[in-house]
Amino acid sequence: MSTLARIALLGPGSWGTALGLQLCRNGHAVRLWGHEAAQVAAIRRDGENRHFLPGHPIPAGMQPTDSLDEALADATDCLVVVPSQAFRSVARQLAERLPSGFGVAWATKGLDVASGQLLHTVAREELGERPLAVVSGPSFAGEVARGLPTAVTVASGQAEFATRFAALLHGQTFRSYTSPDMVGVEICGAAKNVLAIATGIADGLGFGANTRAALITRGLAELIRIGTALGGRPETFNGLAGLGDLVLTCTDDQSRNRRMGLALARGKTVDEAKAEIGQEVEGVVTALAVHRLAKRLGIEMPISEQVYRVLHEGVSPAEATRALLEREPKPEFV
Ligand SMILES: NC(=O)c1ccc[n+]([C@@H]2O[C@H](COP(=O)([O-])OP(=O)(O)OC[C@H]3O[C@@H](n4cnc5c(N)ncnc54)[C@H](O)[C@@H]3O)[C@@H](O)[C@H]2O)c1
Ligand SMILES: O=P(O)(O)OC[C@H](O)CO
Repeated sequence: MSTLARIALLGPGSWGTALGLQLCRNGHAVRLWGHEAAQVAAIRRDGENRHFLPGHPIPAGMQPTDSLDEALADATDCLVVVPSQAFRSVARQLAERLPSGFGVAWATKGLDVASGQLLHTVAREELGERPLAVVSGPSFAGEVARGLPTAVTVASGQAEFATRFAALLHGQTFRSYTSPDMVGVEICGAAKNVLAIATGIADGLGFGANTRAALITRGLAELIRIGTALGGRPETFNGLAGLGDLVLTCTDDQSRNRRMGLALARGKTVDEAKAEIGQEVEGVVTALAVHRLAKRLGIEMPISEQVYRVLHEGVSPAEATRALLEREPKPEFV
């Protein structure tokens, strides 16, 4: 275990809270910052995060606060776990407060939809030169909270910083690997959410195991195409952040993205499905960002494209399926 740390953990959603529990298990002190005073007050009052991660008592080592200054006071480390669309504004708030050289890690999965940028590019723009790292991989918050064995990867351009964060999180039931490939890890974490919506739709429409396996495999091919074009390393796509997280989210109903697909197949609108799920569904906005990015890069991503059309152009799941199936035969590997 690394030397005990004081971690400012920004974002008291399900993943932020679960990572906080893991850090506390390792003996670290966590200040859990939320931007909504009422949410923070409810966590304090209930002694658990009843809305986002019910059934897991907040340990003494985790202090919720709605003051970012308080969260950062005396912090040795900073971990951001807000949704992707809040990432830039949180990074901006950090830039005003953190001394130069203070490293920032995040466990957010997604792209900045306004710019189409990967989050480490946003972080670099807002926070300047300093150690940066991203935590990603197949990891449902509920399972991490319950202490079920989980493995993630921590990617950073600075090996020492990746090692530091991996050590903070690493424990008996939580393995953290390190990687130098922020690009590959980030694009995988973002794009798999879109593909999980696709498998949710397929399963919701009553298609079988063959369809699901085909979507995962051809989805991985899409992920590799866009990831390689952006400069990701080939091995990343077969790793925890790539294939690992793709399989997890495409096959298990704990995934909110998969549940979004299931709800759409039942005839729900995107807004109705979001309300039903009641939490962030990153794949919705990521589908738009991936659509724009693929267009700009000239990359073919037929499954992701149909998910985009269902979510943002009002195409029905049945029509989107038809469009996919009507494509001309082609070589599997180009
Ligand atoms: N839940 C999981 O199992 C899981 C696992 C791995 C990665 N992630 C990723 O972690 C990120 C957060 O997801 P989550 O599951 O915790 O979401 P969530 O819906 O459970 O919670 C989101 C949290 O972000 C806060 N937030 C929203 N807008 C904000 C803003 N502008 N400024 C500050 N805070 C804001 C909300 O108040 C809430 O506490 C996402 O990118 C998600 O893909 C989630
Ligand atoms: O519930 P989802 O679909 O946002 O997935 C959560 C995590 O990203 C799984 O690794």
